[in-house]
Order: sequence, then C-alpha cells, then structure tokens
Amino acid sequence: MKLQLALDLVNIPEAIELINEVQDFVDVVEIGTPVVINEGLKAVKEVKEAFPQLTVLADLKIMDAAGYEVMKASEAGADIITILGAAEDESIKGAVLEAKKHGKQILVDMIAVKDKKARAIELDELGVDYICVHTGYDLQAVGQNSFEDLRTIKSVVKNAKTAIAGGIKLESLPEVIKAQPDLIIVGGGITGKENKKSAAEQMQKLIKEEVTA
Ligand SMILES: O=C([C@H](O)CO)[C@H](O)[C@H](O)COP(=O)(O)O
Repeated sequence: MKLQLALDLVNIPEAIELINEVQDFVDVVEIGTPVVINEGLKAVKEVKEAFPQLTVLADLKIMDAAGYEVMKASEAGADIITILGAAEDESIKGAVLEAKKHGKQILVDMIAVKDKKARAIELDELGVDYICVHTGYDLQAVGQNSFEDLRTIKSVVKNAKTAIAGGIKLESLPEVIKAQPDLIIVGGGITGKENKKSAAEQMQKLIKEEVTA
C-alpha cells in the first residue's frame, strides 16, 4: 500500500517547496489537474528533474487523443498518467499501448462513471495498471466519499492495482486502509495542514503499520 501526495492548488515553486518538506513520507507525487492547466507539462518536467527518485503522476484526466497525450506526458517525465474511465475503449487502449512503449503506467480515474463494477471489469481486461475510485471536489462538497466504491471494484478487479482519492484525511485513513487499496491518494489532507510533514508522516506510519501487520 502506497501513499500519493496530490498537489492541486500550487504553482511550480510552491510544489517543489512542499515536496521538499514531505518527500521522505510519500511514495508518489501527483501533479494535479489544476496545476497542469495553469502551468502545463512543464510542472511535471520540473518536478521530475528536481526529484528523480520519486514516482511522478501526471493527473491529465485524459478523455481523447490518449496516445498523443500519454506520449507528451511521458516525454515530460511522468511515470504514471491518468485517463478517465468514461473515455472510449479505443482511448484506453491507445493510452495503455503508448504508456507501454515508454515504460510508463496508466491510472484510470472512475470519477463520474455510473456503473463502476461493470466498467472496472472492462478496464481490467484492457490492461490498465491502476483503477481509481474518486470522489471529486464537487461531490465531496455534498458529503460523498468513495469507500463503498473501493470495496465494489476490489471485488471484481483481478489484474490492475486499485486506488482511492477524494477528501481522505488522517481521521478517515483507517477505514480506507481496512479496504486495502494499493494506492491511497491524499491532497488537502496533507496540503491543508499547518504541519504538512507531520501529516504525511502520520499517514505513512498508519499505512506501514498495516502493511507489516
Ligand atoms: O484529482 C483531484 C481533484 O479532481 C482535483 O484535481 C484531487 O487531486 C484528488 O481529489 C485528491 O485531492 P483531495 O480530495 O484534496 O484529497
């Protein structure tokens, strides 16, 4: 089980400063969609150059032109690139193929997919690396989370790793850990804290305790 830090509301220098603070306690660093919109793939490039030892995920949430966008993110240095589960199968296949060419991985974000169980089965067969249940900001605002969805996809996925994102905090982490995803994605639960290093450290400690239990 790994911990991914999602950076959404920062510019490139702020991202680098924040990663410097927490790098010992996170496994993957995500360049969030808002950062890519504001700064472009330059953000991925500069973070990977500054932290070559860290796995960098580019949260492009690809919907079309998947092969081309995966190629550009791979060239910028991303190790994992995201595509939406709602995208066409042809797009998913294109993303997987292109990622393989570059030795990269594809994470599928299931945000807004209605029948998550059925889609997870299909995506698993298409050879994606991760399937991620995700409650976006707009549904977090009305009190939703993805804990039940994680259990649902875990019951059907055979090959891909599973991930969960959306509003996860230190207080809700034990429930998430209980469902045993391969990757836990946390943004505001770390970046919104006064002491970000301590928040990441406490989260990683809970995860490691479970992995070694
Ligand atoms: O993907 C995300 C969101 O859609 C904005 O881009 C976030 O990175 C993801 O939700 C994790 O952030 P928190 O919800 O703040 O933990």
